Amino acid sequence: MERYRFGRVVVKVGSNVLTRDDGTLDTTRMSALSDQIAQLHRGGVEIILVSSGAVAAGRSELGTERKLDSVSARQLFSAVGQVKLINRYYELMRDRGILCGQVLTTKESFSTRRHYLNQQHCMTVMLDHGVIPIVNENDTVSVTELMFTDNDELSGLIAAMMDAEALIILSNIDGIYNGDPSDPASAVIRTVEPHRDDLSGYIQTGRSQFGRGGMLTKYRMASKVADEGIEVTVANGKRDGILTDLLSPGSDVVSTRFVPASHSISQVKKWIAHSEGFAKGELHINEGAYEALLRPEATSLLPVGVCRVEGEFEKDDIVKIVSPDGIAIGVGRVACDSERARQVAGRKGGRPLVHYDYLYMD
Ligand SMILES: Nc1ncnc2c1ncn2[C@@H]1O[C@H](COP(=O)(O)OP(=O)(O)O)[C@@H](O)[C@H]1O
Ligand SMILES: N[C@@H](CCC(=O)OP(=O)(O)O)C(=O)O
Repeated sequence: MERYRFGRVVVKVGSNVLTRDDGTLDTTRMSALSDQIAQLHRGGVEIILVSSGAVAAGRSELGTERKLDSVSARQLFSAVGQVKLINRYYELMRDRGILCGQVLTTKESFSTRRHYLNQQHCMTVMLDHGVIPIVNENDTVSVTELMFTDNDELSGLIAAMMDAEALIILSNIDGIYNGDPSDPASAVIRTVEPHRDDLSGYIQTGRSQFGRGGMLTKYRMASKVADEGIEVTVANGKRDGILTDLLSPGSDVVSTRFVPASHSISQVKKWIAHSEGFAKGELHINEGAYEALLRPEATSLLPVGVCRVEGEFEKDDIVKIVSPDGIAIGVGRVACDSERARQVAGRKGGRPLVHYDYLYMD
């Protein structure tokens, strides 16, 4: 049996990888990816697949003759396209002797700890039974502000939630280039060290034909996830054997690899780290608390360090921590509701408003 570099990996496949130039579903590519997934599965690697492509698959099926607003189009295309996509995966994997199952999710399902744990349990039980979870956003109900930025964001959340050792983001490009990818003078940046390299200046804002988020969201998410101790690689999903090559020991395939931070953070902190979008309120802190929280030692946020409380929240909700100059510098799970927080803000003594174990600083 072949040995691979990791035991549990999240693989995200972008719409562009699964779509031909004419917009139709590239079933040859899906078949090639299924071959590799089956090989890795047999080699003992647990794989969670986050697959885009529902909207693109539905659009090519239905065509775009009637004028539709963007929300209706997304709902209609994804409703049809997701069935097509998952059916195809199901058949391809079954032909290779493995079972897959569908997990459709929404941003809301990550916002409360209970829903989060339910999802985690679902995917754990699937993996325990040798079933490959194929995850996508439920585009039929996630519209406008309820949407993830894109499936790159979703895949980062899933990697953190499932305690994966690695996240592989497959796009239609070899990695992140140090300039315009169409300029022959640009080259792929092979490794990104935590807290040392800032690549945002290199990234063009344009997106590829069928993608949603673009390279900038991939880069931001990848940096954050690597900081949580998970290796992230951006690679070309259209290259033959990409997954098996990337996961083989001593792999040197062209890609951008985000070196994971050497420390790993707790599961609950990983959830909190990805929860900024679900914050129900804000705790504005004073200079003393700001300095204390930036120190490397484990420090909780005490009532005395809070000068203003914004928003209405319940105990255990997620709140943003805002610096004296108005910048959100972290997120945490708050130990009391907003009414109580307002009563105790600025007072000496008392229990922390956000305990260190539930505090994540950017
Ligand atoms: N510096 C860069 N390096 C690589 N790709 C870049 C860069 N700047 C912008 N891009 C664009 O990002 C695209 C990939 O993002 P996206 O369209 O979201 O794909 P996906 O559908 O795989 O999520 C590439 O096709 C490329 O055009
Ligand atoms: N949930 C959408 C995917 C949206 C998305 O993030 O696409 P992409 O940027 O290609 O990964 C779909 O299945 O069409």
